[in-house]
Amino acid sequence: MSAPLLQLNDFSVAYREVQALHSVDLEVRDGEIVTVIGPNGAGKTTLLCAAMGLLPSSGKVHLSGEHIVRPSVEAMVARGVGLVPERRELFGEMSVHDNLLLGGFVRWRRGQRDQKARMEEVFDIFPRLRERHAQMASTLSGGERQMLAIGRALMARPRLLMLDEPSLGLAPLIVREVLQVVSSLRRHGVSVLLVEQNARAALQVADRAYVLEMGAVALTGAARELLNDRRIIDTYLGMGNAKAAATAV
Ligand SMILES: Nc1ncnc2c1ncn2[C@@H]1O[C@H](COP(=O)(O)OP(=O)(O)OP(=O)(O)O)[C@@H](O)[C@H]1O
Repeated sequence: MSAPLLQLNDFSVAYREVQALHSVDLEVRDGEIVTVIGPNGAGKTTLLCAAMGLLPSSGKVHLSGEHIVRPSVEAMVARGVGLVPERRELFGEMSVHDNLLLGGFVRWRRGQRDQKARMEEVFDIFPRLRERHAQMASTLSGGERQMLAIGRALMARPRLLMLDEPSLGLAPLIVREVLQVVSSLRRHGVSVLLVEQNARAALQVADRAYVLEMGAVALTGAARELLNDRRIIDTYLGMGNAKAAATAV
């Protein structure tokens, strides 16, 4: 079997005296949608930021079997990893088109034709962005902004996309729409590491899941199985029963 796309071993992060992640082992294989769920403050955002090289960490990071000795944003981007942060961080006074172009900046050497082709692919994934290509990002709806943030990250042609709470602040129907697109990304050769507070929605689109509690992996397994796990139902899925939880998005 080939090496996982992303493999974290004994991965730990501290903010001065606060130990935010304790010896996490996690992997994402080619073509997988993997979700990390857990309560507020469990360390989910920290995990993504540190895996992206935005925060210092200890432990081992491998990408497709290559040991990344000192993870940095440059090293991760160069190896095909992208991050869509929780705040989306769009340029509000720029159009959808120009926000997308900025996302393709890391590939600028390949020229305009490559950018155009890539933008067409993003528009095929998010037809709404094609319709709104000339509109200012600040005037988009919440769901459209999230699509633009993901689309912008896709412009760099990542192999692995890390998404921090894409459902944040969105109405349930829009969450469904956005996560459906996320789950379709594997058809475009993109694997996903998805951090979510919306455990039910995340487990419905993911292949596998990790439950993070107080900075450590409390449970891991196939997403379908976790949807039916009594501890997950009681703690993260609210009232609904297992059958309702297992209904596909
Ligand atoms: N810059 C920082 N300085 C000190 N402590 C921090 C910092 N950022 C996060 N923490 C702490 O690290 C722990 C993990 O935070 P993190 O934001 O990663 O959790 P989370 O699971 O993403 O939470 P949420 O779902 O609320 O976004 C928390 O105890 C938090 O208070």
